[in-house]
Amino acid sequence: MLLFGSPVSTLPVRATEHTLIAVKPDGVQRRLVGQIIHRFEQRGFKLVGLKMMQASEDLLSEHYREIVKKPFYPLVRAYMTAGPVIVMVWEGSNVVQSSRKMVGPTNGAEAQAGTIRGDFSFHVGRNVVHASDSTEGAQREIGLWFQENELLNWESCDQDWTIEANEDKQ
Ligand SMILES: Nc1ncnc2c1ncn2[C@@H]1O[C@H](COP(=O)(O)OP(=O)(O)OP(=O)(O)O)[C@@H](O)[C@H]1O
Repeated sequence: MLLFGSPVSTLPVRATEHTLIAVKPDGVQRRLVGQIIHRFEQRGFKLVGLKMMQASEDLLSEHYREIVKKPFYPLVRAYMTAGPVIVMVWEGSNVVQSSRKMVGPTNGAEAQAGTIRGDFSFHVGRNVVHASDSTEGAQREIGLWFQENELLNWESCDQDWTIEANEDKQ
């Protein structure tokens, strides 16, 4: 019986993508890192890179090169360099677009409950997370924040650490 009308095999198969997610200094200071990671794990995406770092002004102006000339950019620079950030690379089908939906609109005041910004932010200048906005942007940002050898290739990890219910009794 087909509950939803079409067999699973007709679902579109998308190539695996990567995206850059960052927990901004306010998210780190407010101890939201675990909850944010949990949402991406729960959705089924794979974490392939993670580190905590203090963003330099140069790295940040390269990362935000599209807004660096905007009048509010000095506020963004002060905010993003005020403390450490957690940067992560997540892998999965359609992860770029899905992550943007999970994060919600830029201004937390306009973000729906259930999105990360909708649940944890109400101010555009303290919006807790960053998510790449396109696959090309993601590739560029991942290259800025990570060295290639800092990213895990899950396919080369053939060890299955799942413990079966009766295994741990041995
Ligand atoms: N008017 C503003 N005043 C203060 N900060 C702003 C303003 N507009 C944007 N920002 C900050 O600059 C960041 C980058 O803006 P952008 O327009 O690229 O939004 P975004 O793509 O939703 O955010 P991000 O790139 O951080 O995921 C925003 O996340 C926000 O922190």
